[in-house]
Amino acid sequence: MTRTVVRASGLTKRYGTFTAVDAVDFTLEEHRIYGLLGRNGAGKTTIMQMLTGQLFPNDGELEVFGRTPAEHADVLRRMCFIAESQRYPEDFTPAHVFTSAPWFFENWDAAFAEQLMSDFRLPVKRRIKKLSRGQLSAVGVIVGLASRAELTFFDEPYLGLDAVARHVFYDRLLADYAEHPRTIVLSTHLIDEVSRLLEHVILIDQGRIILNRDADEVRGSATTVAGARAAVESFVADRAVIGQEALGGLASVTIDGRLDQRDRILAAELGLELAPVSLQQLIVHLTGTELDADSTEQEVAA
Ligand SMILES: Nc1ncnc2c1ncn2[C@@H]1O[C@H](COP(=O)(O)OP(=O)(O)OP(=O)(O)O)[C@@H](O)[C@H]1O
Repeated sequence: MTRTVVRASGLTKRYGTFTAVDAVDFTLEEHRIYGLLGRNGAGKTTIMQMLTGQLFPNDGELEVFGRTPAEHADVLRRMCFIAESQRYPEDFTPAHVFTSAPWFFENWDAAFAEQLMSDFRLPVKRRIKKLSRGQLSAVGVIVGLASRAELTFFDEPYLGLDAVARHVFYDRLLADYAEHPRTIVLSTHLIDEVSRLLEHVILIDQGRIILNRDADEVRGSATTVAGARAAVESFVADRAVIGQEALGGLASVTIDGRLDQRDRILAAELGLELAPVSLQQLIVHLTGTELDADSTEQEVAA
């Protein structure tokens, strides 16, 4: 039986009169990889900060390993949070960070950390303040992986990491997770890149959860139908439309829900093209039409 690691109910965080996280309910189960996704300012970091005891909720119930995180040091010791711009003491080198890590993380694997330093080609004796942006991110990624914490949060961990380094991260994460299952929460804008890693998706928009589903169910849960405008309109007439574009006599409409064999035959008869919608495209449809900067870069690069 799977164990519930996090239980949040009506969880709310306000900054003055602004509600950053608005009465969200969710659970995180053990041994799963979650994607905590959403546009800039959606509330992802705020949620992770409440889960890791760095922020107090204004309202709602929150249990991590069965307890309130902010009040229990033993709960905090079972977690690792890697922030987007992780800070370290001024004069530290990466070697200092990795030597002190076992004090904070009881499952720390020094040999694995050593391997990762070489994979990321990290100059471990160089002062942290002299490292490049990507090298600094690599330090955080190594701590997050080698800590093997039961509950690990990566909050947009790879600012500045190049494509090769990001794929090293994904590969090592998957391989190590297979050998040492734990609960991992990944918050990122590079959704297509991490899509294959995710087992469950929680999508936040303006402080609320708008999708909380198994990643396999989400993948292929929407389809884009393209072709002659009149044919597309007749095909989608009774379906849930989540996005549409039209150009002259042509139209492309994204619909929610799976298509069965009869739908596919009908589409073929109408001369329509059907294409599965990627996780990233679906999220763009669900949270608005504007892409944020990272997604745009990725689409342009693809
Ligand atoms: N200390 C604060 N005071 C006031 N508002 C804040 C504070 N911290 C965060 N916010 C606001 O709360 C909202 C949620 O912020 P949060 O950092 O959780 O978003 P996010 O989903 O992690 O965004 P991003 O993807 O850009 O990192 C934002 O609108 C942000 O401006």
